[in-house]
Formats: sequence, structure tokens, C-alpha cells
Amino acid sequence: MLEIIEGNRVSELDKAFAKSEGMSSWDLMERAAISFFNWFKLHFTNFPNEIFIFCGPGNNGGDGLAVARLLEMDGFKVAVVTFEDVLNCSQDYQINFTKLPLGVKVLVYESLEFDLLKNCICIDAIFGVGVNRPLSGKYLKTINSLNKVNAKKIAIDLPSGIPADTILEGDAFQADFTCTFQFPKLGLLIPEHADFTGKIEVLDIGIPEPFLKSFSQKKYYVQKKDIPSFHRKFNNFSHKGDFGRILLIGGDQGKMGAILLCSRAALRTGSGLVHVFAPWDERLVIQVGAPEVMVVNDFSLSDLGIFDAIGIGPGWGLEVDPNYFEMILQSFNSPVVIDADGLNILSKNPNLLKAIPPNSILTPHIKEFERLAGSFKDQIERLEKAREFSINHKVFLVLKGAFTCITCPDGSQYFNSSGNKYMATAGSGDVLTGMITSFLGQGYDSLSAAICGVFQHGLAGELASVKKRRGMVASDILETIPQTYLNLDIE
Ligand SMILES: NC(=O)C1=CN([C@@H]2O[C@H](COP(=O)(O)OP(=O)(O)OC[C@H]3O[C@@H](n4cnc5c(N)ncnc54)[C@H](OP(=O)(O)O)[C@@H]3O)[C@@H](O)[C@H]2O)[C@H](O)CC1
Ligand SMILES: [K+]
Repeated sequence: MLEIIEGNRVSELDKAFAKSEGMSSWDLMERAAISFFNWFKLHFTNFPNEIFIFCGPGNNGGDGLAVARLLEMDGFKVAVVTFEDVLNCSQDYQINFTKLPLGVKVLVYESLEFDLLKNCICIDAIFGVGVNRPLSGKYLKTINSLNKVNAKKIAIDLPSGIPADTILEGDAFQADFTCTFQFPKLGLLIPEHADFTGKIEVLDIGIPEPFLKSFSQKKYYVQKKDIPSFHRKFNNFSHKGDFGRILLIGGDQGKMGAILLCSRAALRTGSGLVHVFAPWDERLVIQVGAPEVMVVNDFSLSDLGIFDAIGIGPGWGLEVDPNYFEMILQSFNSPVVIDADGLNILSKNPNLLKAIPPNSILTPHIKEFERLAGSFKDQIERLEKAREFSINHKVFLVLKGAFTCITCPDGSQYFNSSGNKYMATAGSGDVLTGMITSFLGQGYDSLSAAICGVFQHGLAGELASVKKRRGMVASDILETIPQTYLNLDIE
């Protein structure tokens, strides 16, 4: 898993790493430029038109100049656009400026005709993690013009203007791709910046994980390669009891679809036995929709111990007696998953929070989280509130959205990298609840259940949307869960 390190500590990290390896800061910049060059070649081989690289005065600009050299030497047509006198630029910028081959055109921003950029590639190396105020003057003017040009746009490390750890004020470069070095900066993972980042590519520049650990702020980026290590292994002697017996509580007149989707998702995730407690008059919805599920008419609270995990909330309605909910929570000694109306009842009855078993998993979307914990000015504040909430109530919070964030009771936060816009569809959250409850029931600890559930839910959405795009529905997501095991090579 990649550590997400604060932007203002990146140069400290670079210096410490370069020193420990006996290399210069220029060497590290060269590594970054080579990793970008390799990525670029993979995506734009034989690009026939000109590539314009906009170079700011710091090391982001230095990266841009090194990339210009590498591309030109490989046969691409390259021009760099500069903003400052070389002597006013960073040391490594100056070194790379002197290394520019003669074939690279050097243009000054004032004399650039933006019409020339049409159908070209524009690489933004104006500012990276060093941006420390809103763009203004020549930088703002250039970025505004670039944002209007019809060209492919690629940002190096960060789209210029986007701060690494706070919310953008003013304007920023609108990228089609952002190639960020070593780890994604927090600023790339927040909804306020969605219009600027484009597709995010994380490029390795060879700083080893143990080294990054000493800069940890307990924020992590979860990628596909991390997932297998969170999974349990089963063998040929495993029986359905090993795959867990779970209870899903929810459903109401007109809202039975939610608990049906949830139970089907749990089965597809691998649960051995799925029981649903829902209004008895509505049981046919479940029995026809998922014949593998057992519908429960009633249960005694003292029998809850036969279940390995409980998921509560999808389609439950708001008419539920909060005291009854409290008794369920108090009678079950293992973590539960709470979603949808379960969360809404908690928001209306905050005294129930103390009854939640430790290490339970709450899965709110942004609105549900605001109902639970109050409103926030932006995602940065929301993430901090999520940390306080998880620590205070000893629960895992799965804050749903792009880059879903899992916050743990120890305050650490895990950002998910799978999923796409097509997953914003009715019932998608019910599917996730079924998946996470299923993993808990299969004996996973809460963090593993949340990480595997969130990642595979996103991956199922990606795989299902290949053919369905905007027409994808929650049933498509759950029917694709088995394919995620194949895709991750998990038996
Ligand atoms: N491990 C890595 O991640 C590596 C990163 N590299 C690259 O280096 C940049 C960070 O470089 P740095 O020099 O620290 O910062 P920037 O290039 O982003 O910008 C700093 C200069 O910009 C000026 N500044 C800041 N904001 C503004 C603004 N709004 N308007 C005008 N000028 C601004 C600032 O000067 P001031 O003194 O005026 O504040 C600096 O001159 C990182 O993002 C990577 O791309 C390395 O190449 C390798 C390893
Ligand atoms: K940039």
C-alpha cells in the first residue's frame, strides 16, 4: 500500500532519500522524468504533432525540461514554454535547461500563439507540490488559455494550481491525465478537484516503502496488488460453515429491492448461508429473487450468536423502534455493518451510538455522514471529522464516493482506487453492504472486510460497465462480483 505523504514534506523526503542513496536531487529528478517518459511512450507512441511542455520556475518545471530532453532524443517534436529568467529558477531546473538538446524549441510564454496548440499535446510542468498560493498574473492567464485549447493535456505530479493537501482557490489546469510521482497527493483524491485531475496515474520513482514509512501520516492508497494479502485462504475441506452464516436485517414495503440486492451480493461474495430478516408479508420478494436465501420470520435476541456477522439497514425504513435496534446492537458481540436507514436511525437517535459493537463498520455516503456528524465546508474537513468519529466511537467508517475512504478506529485512512462514475446508481450501496457483511462472516477482521469489500465492489463496477456504461445497474455490479476473484487471481 502506498503512503500518502503531505505535499510540504515531499522535498524533505526527496532530500533524505537522495542522501541515503548517495545520489543528487538531480538524479532523483531524472528518475521521475524517465518514469514519465516511459508512461508517455506507452500511451502516445508515434504521436506526430508537436508536444508543448510548460515549465514553471521550480522543480516541477525542472521535471518538464528533463522530459523535453528525453522525448526529443527519442524523436518526438518538442517545444518548451518558459516563464522566468533561468537564473531565477531552481538549481535542478537550471541544470536541465543547460542540457536541452538543440532540437527542443524554447519559447517564452508572452510570445506563444495558443492557436498553435490545437491537436497537439500540452504537458503542464508549471507547478507541482510547491504551489503555495492561488494562481495569478501570467500563470493564471496561461492556464486559462490552455484550458480552452483543444489538445491532449497531461499534468506532471499535480495539475498546476491544485494544492497537495488543501482545497483549490481560484483556477487550475484541467488535465486529461495526471501522472503523479510515487504516491497520489491527497489533493488528487477529493471531489472538489474532480474537474482538474483527469485519469490519475501513479508512477514509481523507486523510493522504497519502508523509507516512506518514516514520513507516514497514516493515510494510504489501496491498489489492486494490495488486495490478495487481505484475503483468507480456504481449502478443499472447507464447508459452508467456514464461509459464514450471516443475517441481513432490512427491507420494508416498497423497499424490498434493497435487502434483496444486499443478500444476492453476499451470496456472490461467497457467504455460505445468508438469512434475511424482513417483513414476513414481503418474503416472496426474497424467496423468488434469491432462492438460496433463508427468510427469517422472527428471531430471539439470545440466538443472534449463531450468526458470524450481521448487516443492518438496507431498505429498513424509518419506522423501526430505536429501542429494538439498540437491543440488537447490544445482543451481538461481534462487529456489525450498518448502512442506509440503519445510519439514518442512528442520526436521529445518537444515544444508540454507544451500543454499537466495537470495530463495527458504518458505510455512509456523504449526505448520510453529514446527518451523523454535522455539515462540513469541504472534503478535507470531512475527512478530519471522519477520523474523530472513528476514534471516538471505535468504529470503521466507509465514506462512499470516488476514492472511498475507510477510516479506522486508530485514525488511519485508506483511499480506494477502484470504481468509476457509472457506479452512482440505485442499489450500489446495498451491494457493498452485502459484500462487506459477507467478508466479516467469512472470518475477515473489520479492516480486511472493508478493504476487500470496497475494492472488489469498485472493480465489479469497472468490469460490468465495460459493456454497459451508463446503463449499468446494481444487479450488474453484483453479478460481476465472481469475475473480480478471477481478475485478482483469488481462488
Ligand atoms: N519525490 C518527488 O515527488 C519528486 C518531485 N519532484 C518534482 O518537484 C516538484 C516540487 O518542486 P518544488 O520546486 O518544491 O515546487 P514547484 O515546482 O511545484 O513550485 C515551486 C515554485 O513555484 C513558486 N510558486 C508557488 N506558488 C506560486 C504561484 N501561485 N504563483 C507563482 N509562483 C508560485 C515558488 O516560489 P515562491 O518563492 O514565489 O513561493 C517556487 O519557486 C514536485 O511536484 C515534482 O514535480 C522532483 O523532480 C523529483 C522527485
Ligand atoms: K504540474
